[in-house]
Order: sequence, then C-alpha cells, then structure tokens
Amino acid sequence: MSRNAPAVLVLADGSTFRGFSIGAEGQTVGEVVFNTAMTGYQEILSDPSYAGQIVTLTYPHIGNVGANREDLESRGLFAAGLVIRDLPLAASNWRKEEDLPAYLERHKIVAIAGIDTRRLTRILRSKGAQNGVIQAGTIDEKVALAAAKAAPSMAGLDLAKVVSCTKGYDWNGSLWALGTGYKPSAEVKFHVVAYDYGVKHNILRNLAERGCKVTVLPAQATAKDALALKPDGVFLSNGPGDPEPCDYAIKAIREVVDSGTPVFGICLGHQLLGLASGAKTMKMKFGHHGANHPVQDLDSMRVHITSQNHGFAVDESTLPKNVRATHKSLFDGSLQGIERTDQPAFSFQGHPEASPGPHEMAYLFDKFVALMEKSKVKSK
Ligand SMILES: NC(=O)CC[C@H](N)C(=O)O
Repeated sequence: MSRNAPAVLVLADGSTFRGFSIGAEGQTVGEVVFNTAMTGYQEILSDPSYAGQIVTLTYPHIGNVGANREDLESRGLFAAGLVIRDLPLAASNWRKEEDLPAYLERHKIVAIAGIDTRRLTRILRSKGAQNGVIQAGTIDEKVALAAAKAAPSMAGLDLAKVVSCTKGYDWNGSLWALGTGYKPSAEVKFHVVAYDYGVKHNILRNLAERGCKVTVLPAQATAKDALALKPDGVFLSNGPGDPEPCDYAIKAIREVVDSGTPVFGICLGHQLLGLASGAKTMKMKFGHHGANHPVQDLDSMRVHITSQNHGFAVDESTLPKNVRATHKSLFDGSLQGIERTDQPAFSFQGHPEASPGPHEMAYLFDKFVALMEKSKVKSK
C-alpha cells in the first residue's frame, strides 16, 4: 500500500479520528487501550497479552529507532492494531533492520498515525477502555462504527489458549547484554515448568539467567503433565484476555499449588493464582499500561517504578485467609501482588521482566529461585 494512504479510527461511542496509514491495508477490530511507556514499541507490539487490543502509545514520537529481529517478546506481533501521533521522517539506530511502517506491513498490522492521541487518551481515561476499529486504505466510517459496536467485550474472553504454544518446548537463552547480545543460559541449577498463556520471552530469559532450565508447556496442559516432569518450580505466565473463563488453568494451578511445588505467577498468571486460591477478579476501567507505575512492596515498604500491562485485577476484598497482599499500586491503590501463607506460591500483577520498562522488580525472580532452593533443601 502506498505510504500515507488515508486511515481512520472509530470508537464504539462514535468518536472518529482521521489520520494516515503506517501499516497494513484493511480493517482491524479490538479493545482500544493506551500505553504511556516512552520506549519499547516493538516489545509492546509483540507482547501476546495485547492480543485483541489496539494499542495507543501516548508518547508522541514512535518509530525513531526502526525495528530489528532482537527486540521481539514472542514468535510474532500480537497487538490487534497500533495508534500513534507522529512517525518521524527518518529512523536511525545501530540495530535497525527496517523502518516501523515496513515492519508493520510485513506483520500485517493495521496502524494509524497523525491523530490527536491526547484527545483519544482522555476519552479512554474518562469513559474507560472501549472497542474500536482502524481502517486503512479503503474507508467507510459507517462500517467501522458498526464493527466497533458489534465487537465482543474483553470481559469473558479466554484468549490464553488461543495464543499459547500448541506443543511444549525447552527454552534456551538468557538476558541481552551490550556487546554480546543474548547470552546462553546460565549453568542449570533448577528445572522450571512454565505454563504458556502468552509468555513474554524476557521472563524465560530472566529464569535462564538465574540457572533455570525451562520447559514451556501449552496453556491447557494438566497439573499431572506439569508435575510428571518433576519440576523444582512452576511458573504461570502473562497472557491476554479475561482470566475468569480459563477454567482449565485454574484447575491445574490449584492442583500444582496443593502439591507443595513452588509457584510464581506474573500478570495473567497472578490473576489465575488468585482465582485458583479462591479470590475473585474484576475488569478495571482502563487498566494499567505503561513503564512508570509506582508500586509499593508492603513488606519492605519500598516503592518501585514498574512496568505494567493489565485490564483485569484480583479484587483485594475477596482474598481468602490463606492469601496475603504483598504489593499495592500507588496510582489507584489496586492489588499488585499476593502470596499464599500455606504454600510456597506468590505472584505479581506488573512485569518484573520489564521489556519495556525498569528492572526494579527483578528481585521477584530471585525470590522464586530462593523458594525453589528452600524446598529442594527440605525435600532432601
Ligand atoms: N499482561 C497480562 O498478562 C495481562 C493479563 C490480562 N489479560 C489483563 O488484561 O489483565
């Protein structure tokens, strides 16, 4: 498609934004959310948790560094669409392989630039996340509005099993470093089974960096499948959609936790651990999507700046007696972390793996390793 073809974003409430296309031609439908991270558009686009969502980036200049093969967080791009204010004329970076529009087109992502993302963000913030449609190339705003109105709500959608791997595999490779790129996995000390509900690769790299051999299993693997591998710990990944309909995962997690195996969950994995422990989850108004969210660790009372991407949350008022709150968002007071008091299981709502974002929560990976160490010693 010719660059600068017309494009439109229409929200279900009728709000219409006219701009130009910077990606594939066609129409895309999704829940429109905004992300305030100033860097990391490639990691965001390739985070499977964004399946079914059109992402608006509030930082105004997107595309400055182009795209490369290294900054992928999964096997491809998962966001349903991209909305930005301004695409710089030139992209430049020593790792750049192509520019953002070519990258979006190749991955068939419909994307719009040149709209007032501040107006859009204010609508999403005051009314809440809502469905929307981007059309690029051929425009029919009436059709776009009808499609936005007809799109299903994110509440009630099980997308984890849709994006998950279909076959288990062994993960290889640890964190990226300047000069070396991705390092090989560290010497193996633990075996972790990771449930893939839409896992981000930097989580697996963080585990490998700490001496974990990681076996990734599909979302619908049973507890028996996981425990048959005799893991030192089980990891529950991030992922898209509503956690509540994922009954297969909730059942498996309950059984894994009851076995006494150390468990660590991130984002969707955190919400699923909450549900498996008897708590309830709820849909938030516009969620948390960004890389600068203050979260307080309720044990140390320290405040950490964190990476976030979620539209659902565990409802703190529903926590049963054997679950305690460990972290809290200082933006809205919502629950950010939990820990079981009767089993070695804990979880975090934000993203300790960053990618993009600050690394201040990486201590949670160390906590998981310490739990595995302790339970290894106990079972000897
Ligand atoms: N990043 C995630 O794992 C997101 C979890 C869930 N889909 C939510 O929106 O809350």
